[in-house]
Amino acid sequence: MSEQKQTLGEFIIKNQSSFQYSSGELSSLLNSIRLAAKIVNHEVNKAGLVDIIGAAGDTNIQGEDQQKLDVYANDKFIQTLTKRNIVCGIASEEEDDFISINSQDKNHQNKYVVLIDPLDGSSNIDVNVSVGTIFSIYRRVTPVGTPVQLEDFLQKGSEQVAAGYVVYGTSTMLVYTTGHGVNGFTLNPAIGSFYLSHPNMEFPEDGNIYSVNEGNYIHFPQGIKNYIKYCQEEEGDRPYTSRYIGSLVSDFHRNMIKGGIYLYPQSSKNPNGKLRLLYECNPMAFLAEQANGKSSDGFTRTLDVEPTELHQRVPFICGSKNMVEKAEEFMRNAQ
Ligand SMILES: O=P(O)(O)OC[C@H]1O[C@](O)(COP(=O)(O)O)[C@@H](O)[C@@H]1O
Ligand SMILES: [Mg+2]
Ligand SMILES: [Mg+2]
Repeated sequence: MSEQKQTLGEFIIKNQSSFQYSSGELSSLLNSIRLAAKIVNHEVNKAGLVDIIGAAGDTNIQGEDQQKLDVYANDKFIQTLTKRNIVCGIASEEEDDFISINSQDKNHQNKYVVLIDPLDGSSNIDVNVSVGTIFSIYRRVTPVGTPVQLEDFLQKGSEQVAAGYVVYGTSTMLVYTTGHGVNGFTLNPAIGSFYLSHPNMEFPEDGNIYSVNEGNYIHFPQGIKNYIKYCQEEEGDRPYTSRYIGSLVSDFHRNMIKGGIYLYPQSSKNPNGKLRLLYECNPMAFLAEQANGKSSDGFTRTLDVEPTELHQRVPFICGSKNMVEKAEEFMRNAQ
């Protein structure tokens, strides 16, 4: 029974001592994210019944139509983190600019900034397909007690102190890392607690699932086209199976459990790809590497990419180590 398993709250406290700067602040921050996830989960689960599906009527800075659930999730995460006075700044897919959380107040000693994709897989909200939330946490680089700056957010992914996602699927899970492996917790809705259901999650080094929107095939770079053809050839353990949910979190989660590769490459339509470096690719790349997987833009390790803008996009290849290396080989050979 789940009650015998460790709860997320217990796990966070128990593992607090493994944090380099352990002061309890990161634990409280993770607990706030846990709370916000439960609040959003409650709304997601009854999406068809309440007025939470459909477009909100505005577009975000990426020019995308914001869905009502995008806005709801954004508000709930920002409110929960702000109310608990646990961070000095927040950046979100749904906010044009970063938000300073009374960081100019001398008494405000919080040292963490959070970057979030409040609702990932927005195109799946109305059709009852699993969606998610993604978060990434950094220590600020500017002095505590001074106004938070853009440079506190534009840090390389390798500087993350924690990252994770929530997947609102057949069950709701919160999966995260603080740089000591990846652990997954499943929400028991009857009790309202997350329980450690997937300790030490790891990508199999090899897999037979590839996830890419093949509708964009003709626009892909030759290297990616060659890799997709390789996945489809009758040879050895191929052809691989094509699975594409259209929610990054859900495709990543499945591939981490079963072995597989997710690709959102650049294309003639999206020269830098579609996914955002800071609150989609970096957190998933940190998780992937902590779970013995790999991630790059085809050439450069995602976590080594130097950020220049809050909402910048990058090509993204992520998953089982040997599969990502094979895709990178095709990219190099096609140069
Ligand atoms: O519909 P496409 O072009 O294949 O894009 C799907 C991808 O875009 C995303 O929906 C982008 O994320 P958001 O929904 O947070 O904007 C990913 O979750 C998903 O993998
Ligand atoms: Mg997203
Ligand atoms: Mg989103």
